[in-house]
Amino acid sequence: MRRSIATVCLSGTLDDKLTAAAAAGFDGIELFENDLVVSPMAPAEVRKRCADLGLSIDLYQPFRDLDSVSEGRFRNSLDRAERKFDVMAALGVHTVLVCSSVAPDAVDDDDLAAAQLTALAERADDHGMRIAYEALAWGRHVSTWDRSWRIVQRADHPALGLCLDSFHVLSREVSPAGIAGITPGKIFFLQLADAPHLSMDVLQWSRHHRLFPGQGAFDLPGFVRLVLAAGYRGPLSLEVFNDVFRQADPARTAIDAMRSLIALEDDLGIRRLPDAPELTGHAFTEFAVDGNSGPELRSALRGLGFAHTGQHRTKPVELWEQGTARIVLNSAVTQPGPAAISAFAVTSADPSRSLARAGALLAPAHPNVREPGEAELAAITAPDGTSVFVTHPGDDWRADFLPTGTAAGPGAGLLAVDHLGLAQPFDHFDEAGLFYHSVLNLDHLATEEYAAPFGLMRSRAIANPSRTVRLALTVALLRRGDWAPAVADPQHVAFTTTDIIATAAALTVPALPVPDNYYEDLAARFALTADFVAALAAHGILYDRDPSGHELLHLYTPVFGGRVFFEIVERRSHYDRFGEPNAPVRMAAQRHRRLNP
Ligand SMILES: O=C(O)c1ccc(O)c(O)c1
Ligand SMILES: [Mg+2]
Repeated sequence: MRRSIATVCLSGTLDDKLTAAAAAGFDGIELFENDLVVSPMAPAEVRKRCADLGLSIDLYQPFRDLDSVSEGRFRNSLDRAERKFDVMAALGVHTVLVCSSVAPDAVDDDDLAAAQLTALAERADDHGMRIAYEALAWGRHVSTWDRSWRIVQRADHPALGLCLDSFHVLSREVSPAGIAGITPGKIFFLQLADAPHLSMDVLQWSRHHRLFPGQGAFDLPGFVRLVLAAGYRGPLSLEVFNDVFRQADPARTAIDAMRSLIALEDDLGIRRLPDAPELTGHAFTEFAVDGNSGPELRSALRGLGFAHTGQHRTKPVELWEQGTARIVLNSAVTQPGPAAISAFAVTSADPSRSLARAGALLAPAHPNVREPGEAELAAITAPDGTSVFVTHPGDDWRADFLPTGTAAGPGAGLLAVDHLGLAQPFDHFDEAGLFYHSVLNLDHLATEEYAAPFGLMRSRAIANPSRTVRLALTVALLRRGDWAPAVADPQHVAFTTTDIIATAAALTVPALPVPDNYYEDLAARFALTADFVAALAAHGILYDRDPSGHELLHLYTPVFGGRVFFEIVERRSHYDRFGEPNAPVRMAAQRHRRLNP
């Protein structure tokens, strides 16, 4: 199907938006009136510019407060419409959007709405144009798709049909199921937007929080299936009002947008991508280190029971191991700022298929600088700039490392990587969720928000079905002023153990001190025995329990090298989260530690 994007989704001038949409591979646009009004290009020039870029103009929008109004106002609107039909002719666009009236004095009368829309449709028809009528979720009287459809049926004019917008349909309680029964040919246009579930005024929800399909909580595939069942074959067109996207680089937003449509078409079976092979685990995690952070991280790893087992043949890169957990310290990558996770590697049942899928989903390929004879490791670049390597479990990338002679011993009983905590840049949080889900098939387990010392944080748990690859994506909900540290939340690697008390006793790196107040509260919240709480407190171990009674025991280290810390977790039975309620305790303790080293 053709893919379109509304100009309102993208930042910049009309020219910026058209360039970005074309570069991302869109076939067409919905042209917002405001974008035309502020453009120095005459309508005919816009038409030519679009044609040169390979873009069609699929919809002109919108007309507001046109239906269900007094006779006098309606006359004025018809005059205005005539002028707009001339503009549309010059633009070469044939469909115009009419949103249901929001005027406080709009009349609650389907017959009046149908009569006025018919009068407009007749005028449109004279110009070879069509009217797509859309029920805004906050329309004064017409606010649901079924009512807009009743009015269109009543009007019964060939130049009048529906515009269905997934946001307006799915934000309301009226079931969308009946959409499949709409007369074929009567859905003139389809607008797609996702959104998170929010309890708020629907207009504010729509104007500020829409997301691209797959980034929110709506069932977009289910919705589009209903529209296709009604015979719709027009463009899949994104119409996303979002405060972040309005400010972000349009070239990048357009790619994110296109990725959402490709993934949606894959879900719908309209287009088949190479399917996502099962990921099987974390292979290694790489930190970029410098002269200051390198020594700090080395001593932290040693204190956690890791051994420096390998030295890269050609690069200043060290391999540290314990159990199947592998950390790579790379002094060759230059990364602005202090040490951070510069790359991570996951194992895949079929890396080349994983990478083919990533390419089909417009994931940027990471330029791999490889010396002759070195293992071939392919990577993609995640939205936050982290390189994500995808390797086969049997791949011997470790052959690139010469043994140091030190073998990995039992250490402190750390067995594997449990998860990576990746603090995300504010502008790319939603993009990252869609990226990891569509490209690597990591499911969205939950999103939580909590108040932390430096502001509200949002944390999204994602994982593969077998839970051998887990990521915690975090973001500060707002970035204002310069009081909060530049690194609001450091990145971290969490390791598993089956006996955290024994592991804690074996560590020679100090666990982050946890205040007594925390344990006092913990005992009260979970009705824990004094002995158990004392055992936790003795080692700085935090605790969480989910509603089914599954437990997490975990401890943190202080921050090393400015923006990295480690975590040790013991999951008891099927605890599936990250102990998010304890994150503010950890952040306060890390701050305390930084000020009182
Ligand atoms: O928020 C609005 O005004 C608005 C305008 C046009 C649309 O198609 C829409 O879904 C919302
Ligand atoms: Mg709309």
